[in-house]
Amino acid sequence: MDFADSGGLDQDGVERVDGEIARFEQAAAANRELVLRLYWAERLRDGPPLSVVERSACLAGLVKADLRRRFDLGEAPAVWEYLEEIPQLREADARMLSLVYEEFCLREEHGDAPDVESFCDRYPAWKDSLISQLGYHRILSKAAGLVPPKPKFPEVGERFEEFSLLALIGKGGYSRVYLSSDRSLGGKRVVLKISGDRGQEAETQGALDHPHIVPVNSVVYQPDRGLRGLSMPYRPGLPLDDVIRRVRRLEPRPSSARTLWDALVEGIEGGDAVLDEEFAAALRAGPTSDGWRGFPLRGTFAQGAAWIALVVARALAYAHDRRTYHRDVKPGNVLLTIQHGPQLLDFNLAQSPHAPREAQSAIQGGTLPYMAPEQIEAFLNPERWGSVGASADIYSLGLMLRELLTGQALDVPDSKLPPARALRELLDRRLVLPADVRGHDARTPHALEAIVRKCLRHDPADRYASGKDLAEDLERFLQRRPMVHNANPSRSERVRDWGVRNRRVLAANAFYLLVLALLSPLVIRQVTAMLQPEAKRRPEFHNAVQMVDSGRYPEAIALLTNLVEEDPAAPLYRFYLGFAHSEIDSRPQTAAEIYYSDAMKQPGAEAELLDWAKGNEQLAKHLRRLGQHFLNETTSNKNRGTEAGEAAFQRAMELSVHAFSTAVTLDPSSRETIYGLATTEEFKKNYDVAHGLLTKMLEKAQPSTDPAHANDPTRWRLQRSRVAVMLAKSLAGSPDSKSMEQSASWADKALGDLDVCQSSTPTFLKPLYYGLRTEVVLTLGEFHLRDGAADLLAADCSDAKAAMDAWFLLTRSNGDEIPKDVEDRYRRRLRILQDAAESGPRRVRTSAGRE
Ligand SMILES: Nc1ncnc2c1ncn2[C@@H]1O[C@H](COP(=O)(O)OP(=O)(O)OP(=O)(O)O)[C@@H](O)[C@H]1O
Repeated sequence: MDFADSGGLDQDGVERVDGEIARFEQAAAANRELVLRLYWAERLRDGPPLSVVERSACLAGLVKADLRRRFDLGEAPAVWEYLEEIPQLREADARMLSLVYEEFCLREEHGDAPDVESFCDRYPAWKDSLISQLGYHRILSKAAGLVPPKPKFPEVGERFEEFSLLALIGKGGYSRVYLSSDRSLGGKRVVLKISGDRGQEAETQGALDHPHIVPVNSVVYQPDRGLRGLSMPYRPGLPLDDVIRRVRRLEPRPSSARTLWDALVEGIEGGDAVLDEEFAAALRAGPTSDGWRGFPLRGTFAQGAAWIALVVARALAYAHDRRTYHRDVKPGNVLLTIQHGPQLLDFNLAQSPHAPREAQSAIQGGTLPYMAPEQIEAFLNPERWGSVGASADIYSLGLMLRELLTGQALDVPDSKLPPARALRELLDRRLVLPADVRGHDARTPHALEAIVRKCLRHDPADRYASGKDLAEDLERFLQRRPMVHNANPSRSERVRDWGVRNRRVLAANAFYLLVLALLSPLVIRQVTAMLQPEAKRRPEFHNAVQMVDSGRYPEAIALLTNLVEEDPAAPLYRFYLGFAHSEIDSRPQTAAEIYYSDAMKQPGAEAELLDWAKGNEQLAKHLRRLGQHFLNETTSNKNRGTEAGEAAFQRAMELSVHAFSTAVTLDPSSRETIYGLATTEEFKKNYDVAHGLLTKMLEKAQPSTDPAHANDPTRWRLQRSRVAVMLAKSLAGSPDSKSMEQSASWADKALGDLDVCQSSTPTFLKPLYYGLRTEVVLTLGEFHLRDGAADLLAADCSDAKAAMDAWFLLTRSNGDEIPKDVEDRYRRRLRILQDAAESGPRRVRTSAGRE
């Protein structure tokens, strides 16, 4: 059984349900006429009892198995038919989406690809979620190379309004790109991109006018076929993903920028691109046209790659200035053209203020391997789409540059995983910075790796603010000048760049330099040393680091304070001052906080810190302890009601997340660090991120022989249950049906975790356990009340009552207080449910309009 269906079940439950499904499949294999409705009724009557959660998981699993079986038999059943025949299926509300989605996939697999809109209309209660799920479907299909459903496209040779379709030159998931002749322009050769008439591509791309964005000439429609054609100038070339593959075939470790051009030429000559004499001549002439201006043909491969990224960054800068965000930047959407250089394509998913209102939220998507963390999160929580802006494009461009430099795209999760799980797994992977460019090829300059790193920061606020800033640093990298928004962590590279920039000065003064060098090698060393302003060259700093590492904090502070006075811009001194202060200082607005946040404000701070980490195994530990220190600050903050208190809370929280996540980057296997990060994410109300982190820890958890850690997995599981129920509650506030469904599924998961902990929770954690159980069961009860599930509601009431009594009793017997208003509030919630259960729950309308 898959993850989506296992929500709320413990391992035993999963096994029981799997066993039930296997038995059904056997019975169905022996009897093709088997009717699920009858089988289920018999199973309930004669089989061993199932828990509430198991029962709904089991029924959903059987329906799924039956759907598959009947499709194989040539039937085409629909989920709504099952709903009518087996009303209990409604109890499996949280699993309905997965079932309906299964039906969609089966129809598609059996050659009956339904029209998404009318298919979703058949399931009004789940329509919103379904549309979004089919969004995942499209993305996952793309990522897995599957062929998604397509409209019926015209054939080559046909006419499409005033265009004659001459040849097919590109295929996407939802479109076909044809070389065409435009009769209204005297047969001029153009490109016509035909797709289903959805989204805002025409308006968005049409409003942009940039030399590296393919312009739109005109748009034509065929409403009866639901098709739209976008006419664009023909710019023959090769998509960058193809070029990247060819580069590595030509040279596994490319050294020259020329290889990029050679790969393009090879691809065009070996392909079936239609080239008239003008293009053929341009191909022979090499990268000399305007579109290739600045391409470092004689430069290194890294410079060539940086130049392509620079051109795309400039195109994005232009779009970002107009509040247009591409949202699908990837090598496949950059066309390396013969005459116009790199061209950014495919604004099919872009978000733009130029599109008409109704089209603005039409298509939300992206391509899995290239999506920024916030874009992945938006699929899990649609409210986050608003945060998918310029920084998400920067992230994707960072991944594209990384792929150019390494020849490898990032892996995506197994395409067989259910979409939500695949997205969550991908999100987890994004916590570890994938900026390991020099690990693939140590010839890549440090500066360029630092640029990739900054693009790929997890927090959008830590990335380049816009395409403009990124372009500025890339340009400076190519000119061997110091970057403005980032720093090159390599001293020797900086010295070399300085030398190259000042070659003339050096040449003019070669004689004097030679004399100086002969006189004293020391002088040369001094000159070189003057070019390296950072802490690494100071013996005092190395001493101070040793002091911090060995716990001599006051001595370290004295030494580091002097160093900061001498060089206030050097971030490493401040980081270490932060570490040392955090160990001895516990005042609310601590020196640690001031030093750490000041350190981060220095340009290039992060790159220096990461560079310094290479020889310093202790650094991850210091960062973790500092993260913990900030976390303690937030938990002990007594002034949260006030404005200043709240600001202090937020500040410490941000610093904590930053310190923990940098520590995770340096040491991804430290459970203590991941746990700290999960706690801060929970504080920040990023419950789904916290849930992902805790899941990761639980997956890796080993039984510990150390009694101090024996209860760790139970504590983590309880915490995971808490964040799941918090998420359920936060989503329950939202009126749309998709959020409600997600909410119920999170509450189910929370309950599943509690079920697992039932027997393993040690006495001292029991009050926490029962407190959580009370909350979870009441929350579930509220769903069941809403959905009119009377028997479930009655079970919830008795579970909640037992848990609540145990909670209050155990807490008091431990000598702790439960405030009166808290107790009253819980009792009130329970009473409402009990009253409803006794009088038979009213059938209340859900937000989705279900009865
Ligand atoms: N103006 C053009 N000139 C030459 N070739 C083009 C042009 N536009 C597109 N192409 C070719 O068509 C391919 C697909 O184009 P594009 O990425 O816009 O569509 P798609 O992948 O079908 O998009 P979608 O993701 O919207 O379905 C390109 O990779 C390129 O090879």
